[in-house]
Amino acid sequence: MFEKIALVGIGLIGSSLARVIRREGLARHIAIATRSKATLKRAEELGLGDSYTTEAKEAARDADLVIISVPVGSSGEVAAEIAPALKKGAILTDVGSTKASVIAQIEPHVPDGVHFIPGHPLAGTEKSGPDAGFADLFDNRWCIFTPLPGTDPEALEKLSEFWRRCGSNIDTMDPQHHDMTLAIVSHLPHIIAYNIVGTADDLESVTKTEVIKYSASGFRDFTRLAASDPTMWRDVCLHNKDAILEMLARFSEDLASLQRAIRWGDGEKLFDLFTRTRAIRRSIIEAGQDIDVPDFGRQAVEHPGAKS
Ligand SMILES: NC(=O)C1=CN([C@@H]2O[C@H](COP(=O)(O)OP(=O)(O)OC[C@H]3O[C@@H](n4cnc5c(N)ncnc54)[C@H](O)[C@@H]3O)[C@@H](O)[C@H]2O)C=CC1
Ligand SMILES: O=C(O)C(=O)Cc1ccc(O)cc1
Repeated sequence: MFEKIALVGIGLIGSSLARVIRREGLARHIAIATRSKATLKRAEELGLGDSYTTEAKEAARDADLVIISVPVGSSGEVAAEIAPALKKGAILTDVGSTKASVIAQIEPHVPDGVHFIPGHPLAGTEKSGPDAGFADLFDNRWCIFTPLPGTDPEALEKLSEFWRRCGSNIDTMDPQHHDMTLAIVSHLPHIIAYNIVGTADDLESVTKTEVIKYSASGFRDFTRLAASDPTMWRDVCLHNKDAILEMLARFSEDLASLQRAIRWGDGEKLFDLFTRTRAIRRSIIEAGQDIDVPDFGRQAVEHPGAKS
């Protein structure tokens, strides 16, 4: 599909892309750039690309497709660095979990003639780094684009076809709607997980050993999310601040209402809520959208491509 694809950032997402690009033969040359020498060395040991550099600009030079896969707070500095090297007609995209802030950071640096199309694959795990990636990560998952007004339809179709060949289904929406939607379905669950595990860790009446020894599977599910990369999630919180604060306000109100129902023994209210939420879970399963995440973890370890 492309002569040269440049991957800037080679962690969970960048390395999964490298693996699926190779498997599907989507580029003749995969150029890998990352800031840290140790990560770059590891990417080379894993054989993820065809060329390796710590200079993002070098990787981006002559590339037909450049994919920025770094924590969202670093999007602007990466865009500024690669901008002078981008060739006319190239497609520039990203995979960031927030969109309005990423657009604000990248757009000012995009040279005329370069097609900037913001994107977000809704696929991931709690793991990070080049060892964590696997080629199947994007299989049957959504990739959302938030195109800017005036986006070239041909470039959008080419990038859509690329993601389809990576296994994904495509949707488009405006960045504000993306950020609001993701705040409730992805960002809040992580924040709640960080909070509940932090609360358990701070308890004086229950020891850390007891938390570990007796953790029920519900708590364990939270610890998986709470093990997610601190830099990535710090950046998500800081760069989707308004939407997250709005959703947290709603969440706190609803939590207070639940608290009141428990205090006053309002069993009917509790039963009604728990019945409504069970239906949501069933709809997700019926839509084929449930994912056995522990399997994801195992795949990351067992996937032969990850070590080859
Ligand atoms: N982890 C997940 O489940 C998902 C993450 N995302 C988004 O994908 C992006 C990447 O996340 P992961 O791959 O999980 O992170 P990661 O921590 O596994 O990898 C990040 C990579 O970026 C590199 N990097 C950091 N700053 C850099 C800079 N200034 N210049 C060049 N390289 C730099 C790091 O060395 C590393 O290779 C983030 O924006 C995140 O929001 C999107 C979907 C899922
Ligand atoms: O590990 C999980 O359960 C995730 O939810 C992964 C994830 C994290 C961030 C994203 O923007 C998209 C997916």
